[in-house]
Amino acid sequence: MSDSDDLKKQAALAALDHVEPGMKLGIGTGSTAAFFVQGLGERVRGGLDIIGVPTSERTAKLATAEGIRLTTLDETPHLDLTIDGADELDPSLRLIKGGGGALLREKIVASSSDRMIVIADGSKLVDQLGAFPLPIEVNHFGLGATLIAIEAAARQLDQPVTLKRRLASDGTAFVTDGGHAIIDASFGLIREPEAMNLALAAIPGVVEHGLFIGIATAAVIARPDGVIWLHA
Ligand SMILES: O=C(CO)[C@H](O)[C@H](O)COP(=O)(O)O
Repeated sequence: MSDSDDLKKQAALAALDHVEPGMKLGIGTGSTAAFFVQGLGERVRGGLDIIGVPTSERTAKLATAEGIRLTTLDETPHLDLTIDGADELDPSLRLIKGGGGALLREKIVASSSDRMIVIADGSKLVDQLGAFPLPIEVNHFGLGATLIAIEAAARQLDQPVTLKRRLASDGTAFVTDGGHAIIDASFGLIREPEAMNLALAAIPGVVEHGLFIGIATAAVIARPDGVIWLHA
């Protein structure tokens, strides 16, 4: 296992200690979340009784293979805790998510939970968000107009921006679980994440974007010198 995978696993297992019998859990997406799913599966097979809502089809498959009982937000609209990774987080627990393209379901699930614990290796903790391009999930209809509106929003906030349509590994256009496209927006460091959050959310063709503000309640970050916790 690579050093970075080892840190991801350490963060995932530290968060696992906060899972209690009877909990309704949101289950994240990505390589760090996959370590959490593996650990959770082991505990479930050892008798832990929980139920989970997966944040992607990929996670649903993984969790099912681990023997984790799954439900939907339609059946279980209120969750106790969501555990998920992030592409970047700052010390105020503002996040960039969506590197794996699951940001819409991830935001819906985390927002339906009392608490969200972010699990990450130390490379994800930054002073200021934005080195990682912000994933923006957009409707296919009117895509050209939506791109122009995103550029206009960036100009208003005095942020430069380069937009790239995300491609899948086979070179075809990436399509999310919800059937939408992803635009990766490089703004450089985001000076005002709250203002960016509102500006992007106000664009009709934007289905959701990967800035998570006021959602995470804690983060467990594994670094070579040990595991640290941040709290909102
Ligand atoms: O937001 C996500 C998926 O949409 C992931 O949580 C994020 O991309 C981090 O992934 P990884 O743990 O593989 O670094």
